[in-house]
Amino acid sequence: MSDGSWYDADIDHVIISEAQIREKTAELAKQVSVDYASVEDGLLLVCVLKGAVMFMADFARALGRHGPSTEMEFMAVSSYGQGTTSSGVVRILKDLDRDIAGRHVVVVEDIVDSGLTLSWLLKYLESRSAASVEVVALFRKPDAVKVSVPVKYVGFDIPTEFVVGYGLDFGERYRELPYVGVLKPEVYARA
Ligand SMILES: O=P(O)(O)OC[C@H]1O[C@H](OP(=O)(O)OP(=O)(O)O)[C@H](O)[C@@H]1O
Ligand SMILES: Nc1nc2[nH]cnc2c(=O)[nH]1
Ligand SMILES: [Mg+2]
Repeated sequence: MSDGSWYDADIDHVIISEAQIREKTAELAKQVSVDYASVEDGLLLVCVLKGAVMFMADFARALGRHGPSTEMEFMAVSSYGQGTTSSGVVRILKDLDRDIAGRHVVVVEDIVDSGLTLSWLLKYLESRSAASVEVVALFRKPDAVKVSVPVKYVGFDIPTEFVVGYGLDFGERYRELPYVGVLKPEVYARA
């Protein structure tokens, strides 16, 4: 946090640094590339907007160094709205543009917290007859293990705290932070 960016003043502490994210993303891409090396028609990456936007961009580029080839699809779903707890209702704000039947799909997600978003999404994608569906999630919180969401590739297990940065927002802000951190209490008091 020494570069003096405007947002550093709102951050209480950093949980995962920019360098750690970069390193882990390369590692995850390597694993996925090995596991899907024999897929003939390439991988279909499904990014869960908006939170996963940064991870999708970096993960896809890292995967591009190894293969297999990828195509990108974007879905937007939301269950947190403006707050810090899940509403329990997953809403599709933007659906897939294409048919995914017979395709090998990897869902690219930023965080698995309650697991609600993913468990809903996996059922949805399976109902669209993908050949296979796996998940790569950069962050996972302990509550996620209480619901049965199979996440094959996990970057970091982090504590049960509301975090922002690297795509993750509070009231739509802080997504552009290059690291992931916890906001100071006064930021919530101000909101
Ligand atoms: O495991 P869960 O408890 O369901 O939480 C995880 C989801 O919450 C966030 O999305 P959010 O609903 O905030 O939408 P956003 O990505 O547009 O910010 C995050 O990006 C995940 O998709
Ligand atoms: N910004 C943000 N969104 C979330 N969605 C689920 N958990 C979180 C979190 O810790 N931070
Ligand atoms: Mg959000």
